Amino acid sequence: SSGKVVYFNNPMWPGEAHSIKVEKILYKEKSEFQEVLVFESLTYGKVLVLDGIVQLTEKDECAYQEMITHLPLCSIQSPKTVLVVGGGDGGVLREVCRHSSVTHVDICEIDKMVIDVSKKYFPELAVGFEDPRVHLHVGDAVEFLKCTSEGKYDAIIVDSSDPVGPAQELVEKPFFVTLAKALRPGGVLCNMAESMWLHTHLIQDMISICQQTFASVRYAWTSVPTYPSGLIGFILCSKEGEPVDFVNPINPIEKVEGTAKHIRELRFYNSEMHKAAFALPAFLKREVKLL
Ligand SMILES: NCCCN[C@H]1CC[C@@H](N)CC1
Repeated sequence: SSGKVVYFNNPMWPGEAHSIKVEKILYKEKSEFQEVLVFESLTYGKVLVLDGIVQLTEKDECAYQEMITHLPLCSIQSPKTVLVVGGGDGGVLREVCRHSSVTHVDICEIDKMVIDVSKKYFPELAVGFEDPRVHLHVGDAVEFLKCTSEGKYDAIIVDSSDPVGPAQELVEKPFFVTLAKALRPGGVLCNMAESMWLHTHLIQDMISICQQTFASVRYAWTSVPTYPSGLIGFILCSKEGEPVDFVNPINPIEKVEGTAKHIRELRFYNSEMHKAAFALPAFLKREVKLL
């Protein structure tokens, strides 16, 4: 009901809760996998919540979608084929489609309700599904990748929810091995990688798995006020082949910005934010062994 404050507390962040004032609940149903909630907030626009965890708000989704997409795609010369794992809200697709070099995008989202709800309540994100280059696959990405030909993709973006539900297996080693197989030599992977304030053990585990599976591994992060601890991290990996220098983008934003007229201008990403994203605090460098 309007005015109710919605608390999201979760074993992923014990002892803390995050609340956003609810003006009006717009949608609340259980899908085959999770509870899907959409509400109008007082100050963050519409909000998408899955199993009580904020996935995005209209106000700050730009930071996450733009950074998780352009950190990898601006790090390689003219990416052509891209796979998005998860991302059923369409925001990452919107960002991928800014790159005129991209000719084919596959997206594998397990929960069709997320796609349908985004098309109805978040048209600014679901616009990503309208691009003719985009091919939607509704299903489990673990299965999808098992049937993917070797070296198919220049870039893979894993836009997952937290590993406490449908996304649990997306942080396990077998999945990373299939991701590496699906990338072409010199291809890049970018995974959502939680919070340096809350999850350094999980981050360390993911980085260790990636260091066994890829040629180079980097950690980057960005500010997202409505995520727990107010930030979110990304793990970027490149497969052996021409070495990828993630910190100095070779596919600069100006080129990216000049395309896809029908999509709104970038709100968060630029080359300075790209470089800054890889600067890590002292405690993280100590707690997480990065090459
Ligand atoms: N495309 C929507 C973002 C999904 N990713 C999230 C990152 C971490 C959050 N705790 C939950 C959602």
